[in-house]
Amino acid sequence: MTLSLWRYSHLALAVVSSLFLLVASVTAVILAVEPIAHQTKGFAVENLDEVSLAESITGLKKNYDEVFSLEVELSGFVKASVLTEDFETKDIYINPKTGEKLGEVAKRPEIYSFATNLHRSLFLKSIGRFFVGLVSLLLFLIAITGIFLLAKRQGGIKKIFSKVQKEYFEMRYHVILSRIFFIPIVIVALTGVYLSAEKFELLPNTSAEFQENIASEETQFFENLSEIPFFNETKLSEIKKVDFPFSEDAEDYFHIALNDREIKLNQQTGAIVSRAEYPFVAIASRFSLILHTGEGSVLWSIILLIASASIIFFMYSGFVMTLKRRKKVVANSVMPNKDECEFVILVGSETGTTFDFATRLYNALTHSGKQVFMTEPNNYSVYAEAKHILFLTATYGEGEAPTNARKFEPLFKTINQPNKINYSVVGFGSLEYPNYCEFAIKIQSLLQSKTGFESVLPLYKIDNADFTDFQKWAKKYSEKLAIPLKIETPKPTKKPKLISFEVLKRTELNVDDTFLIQLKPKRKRKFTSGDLLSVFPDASGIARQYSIAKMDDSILLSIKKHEFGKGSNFLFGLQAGDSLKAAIETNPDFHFPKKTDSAILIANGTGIAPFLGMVHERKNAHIQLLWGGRTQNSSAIYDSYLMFEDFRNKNLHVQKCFSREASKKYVQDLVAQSGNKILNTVKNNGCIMICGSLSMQHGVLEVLEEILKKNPSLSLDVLMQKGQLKMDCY
Ligand SMILES: Cc1cc2nc3c(=O)[nH]c(=O)nc-3n(C[C@H](O)[C@H](O)[C@H](O)COP(=O)(O)O)c2cc1C
Repeated sequence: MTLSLWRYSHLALAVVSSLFLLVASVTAVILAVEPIAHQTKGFAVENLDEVSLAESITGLKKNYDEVFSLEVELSGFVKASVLTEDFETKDIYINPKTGEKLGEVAKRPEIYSFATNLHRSLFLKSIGRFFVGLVSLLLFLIAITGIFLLAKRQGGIKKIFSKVQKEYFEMRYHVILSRIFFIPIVIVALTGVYLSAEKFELLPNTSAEFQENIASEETQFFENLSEIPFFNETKLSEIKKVDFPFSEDAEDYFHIALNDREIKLNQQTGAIVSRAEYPFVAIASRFSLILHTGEGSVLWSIILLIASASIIFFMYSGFVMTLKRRKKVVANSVMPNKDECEFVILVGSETGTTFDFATRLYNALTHSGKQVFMTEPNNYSVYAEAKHILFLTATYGEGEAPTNARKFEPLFKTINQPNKINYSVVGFGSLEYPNYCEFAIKIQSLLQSKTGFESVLPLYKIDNADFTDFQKWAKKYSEKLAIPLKIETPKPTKKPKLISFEVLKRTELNVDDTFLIQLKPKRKRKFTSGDLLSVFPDASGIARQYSIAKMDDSILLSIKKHEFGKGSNFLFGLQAGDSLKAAIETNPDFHFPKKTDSAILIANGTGIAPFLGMVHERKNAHIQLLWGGRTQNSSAIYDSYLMFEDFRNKNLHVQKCFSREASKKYVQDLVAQSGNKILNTVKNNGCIMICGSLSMQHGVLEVLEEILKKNPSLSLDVLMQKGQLKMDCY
């Protein structure tokens, strides 16, 4: 089944059941609190398997004139219904060894009774019960379609627990929580269906049938109940409930419900006069009730509570995700006439991210005075005035088209454009998938093969919706077409927490206009190398981020000063002793793995910064640091740090190369030379980390791909899934 079919089934089921599901989930959250609150009363008795029924009966008889029943709750509380000295019938919790009262059974709080009625039948009696049963079934189907959707999304059932891509909050947590709560939700849904089926008598009879007169002929009379062998041999852990005889008449029996059977017992002879084994359905019903309500287990009640709350979150996040997807499609409907536009942007997108980029491009072209039409590839048609086509597309499944681009290929083959078309394809994908940007590659060759279509730029691939990379492409495109394009920067989603830093030192510029700056947080802060420092150089609120090297309790940044770079000029303007406010953002995807003590660190230019911190923090690790710069002098500002670490750690090996001097090498050449070392590191669960420019990253990945081919079980995506390949490039 295709991704979209799973998605539509999942969505349709959720919409149909949403209102009932919301009521059921909210009431389930309330009801899950009940067993937890109950347990906190503290009347649970430990070691019920060491207390005999005889002890409890004796204790009760000693303390009360009359005893009507004794019940052992799943919570471990022992409850008795007794007649007190004041001739009052009371339900009390007792100490089963002595029969003494521990506390009174309180009336069930109104909120739980209300929630139970609403949860079970929506106050609609049988019709309500039917709907609740149906909603439980729908919940089960939603969970199943959801898990298939998740498997598709993650690239296969085996990858369900692999890393979740960087997505917006609702989508990310919809994925993360669905993995955690799938099993509890399936249990709740199935037990809900079972309990409803039971109420509608769709299951075989659950009541126990007694076999009468099974007592033997030999009879012995007992003066004292405590002498009856059954009472002595049976422990409270085996008991559910004991109903005491109303009179001393021999025909009035003890009615005892045990965990697996019920018996009637003669109070004078102690003989079991009849017995009934519970049918399997009755045991299954009890088990379903326990699983569905959490009764008797605080831990399971807490899991049920969180799982029920997570259903409410799934409804909210699913709604937001659908809305986001719809918004992108709606945006298409306010386009100018397609036959009046010189530029056509085709957007292949499943979850909407590519639409965000396309809309920025659309706005930039429109601001430059161009007539632009943006649409989905499935709507491809003849464009009377079009001279430029920009195809921005994501890739899904195993290199497949997103749903809104599936029909493009046949359409494209049959439709001819009246004008010569200059095109550019931008692929949005993720290196975590084996077929990186595969659909964009297909589109590039499809367009290439058509007469009248001319490529203005080579295919450009963007990993993980990297905005900076997109801006680079836009710059190239703008230069090629000589159109000024100002791509709007995305607004930061949440305001980061600013903290004060003191500048400890700042170097002068080196030959590459690069400098180092060392900052110390004025208050103690937790951070590590690879985290990011967000600096806000002006009032726009737009952050400039720099990768952090942790040097004991201070931060070292390596920054290239750009002529008009706001962040770099702001930081270069600071002197030792100055203060600034900035925010530390944790970046766990680029931390040196805690459990690894070997790594290959690959960087060019200022990308070395986090690695300086990592070698400092992990002074005993086996590290090969490969660094590429322009000239020998480029590395001078880092040398004192590297020499110091080299001196401290005999397992650190630093290799440098220079692209403008001597043998003119790039860091990818060093990577190629280190093939065996890389394979060994990976084999020994070591890690490869890359930091620096995107073009260096692309080059290094190509070389790495070649190296990994020597071991058929390895590939870039396998390493990424295992957290053995980490990248932070810009
Ligand atoms: C289920 C799923 C499958 C994916 N498959 C691939 C793939 O095969 N190759 C690839 O490069 N990217 C793949 N990706 C990554 C997306 O193409 C990438 O995140 C893209 O930016 C999403 O764009 P969109 O939000 O516009 O759909 C996949 C993502 C998901 C969720």
